[in-house]
Amino acid sequence: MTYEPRPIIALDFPTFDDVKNFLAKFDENEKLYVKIGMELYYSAGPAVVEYVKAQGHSVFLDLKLHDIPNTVQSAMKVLADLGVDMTNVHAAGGREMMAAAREGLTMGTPAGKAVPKLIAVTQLTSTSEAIMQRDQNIQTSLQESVVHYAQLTAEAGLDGVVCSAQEVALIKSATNQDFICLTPGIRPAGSAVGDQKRVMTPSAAREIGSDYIVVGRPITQAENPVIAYQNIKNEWQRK
Ligand SMILES: O=c1ccn([C@@H]2O[C@H](COP(=O)(O)O)[C@@H](O)[C@H]2O)c(=O)[nH]1
Repeated sequence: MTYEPRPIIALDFPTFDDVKNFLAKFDENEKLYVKIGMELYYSAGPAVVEYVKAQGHSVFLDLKLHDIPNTVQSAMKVLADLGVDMTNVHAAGGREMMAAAREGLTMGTPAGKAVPKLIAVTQLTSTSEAIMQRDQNIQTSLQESVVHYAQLTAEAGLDGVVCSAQEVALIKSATNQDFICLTPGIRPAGSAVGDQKRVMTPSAAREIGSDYIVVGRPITQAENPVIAYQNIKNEWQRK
């Protein structure tokens, strides 16, 4: 099991300046693990990754690639040069696409640098079973779909999956204990769920064996983001 003791903060901001202001609230010795997703990357580009890395923070680049294998391989080759710690694709792109992503990352990683971890999204945590069956026309249970995608991801040689904490135990027993389960949809008790459907508290996610938790709005939109982060970190680290 991997267990990353810091919650990954989802930097879902529209501008580079918003990120600078947000990070400035933290003590400079506090090294964070942050997630850069589509909104920020499309707005600020590779420069924001370089900025965050230069401050000593770890980066999960959450672009969820999903295209034909050749395109994904070429894109991963380019992204590998950014020096991020982890990135991802959609498992729905299939085994060939995921293997191509892995190859692209390996080819693009500069000599002597570590190849970023590569994980695949199973079913988004904003998807319920009813939504999956209706919109994707998948007529199995949500858990079966998630486990299917996790096994496909393992067969393609990736490091793990993005899933809800609710599926971690099932995925680990269908793959292996070292297969990464990174879980968004984390909500401290009493906080707004928003568009998330499959949620869990930080302590329950820890108990069930999540390796990484991703937390966005409960931190970024809190009145005091530093205190919100510390509270969630303490809850996640308590065993
Ligand atoms: O299945 C998924 C995959 C990715 N995400 C991302 O995680 C954060 C969650 O933010 P919250 O504000 O804590 O809901 C967000 O950036 C998503 O793009 C996910 O939620 N679920």
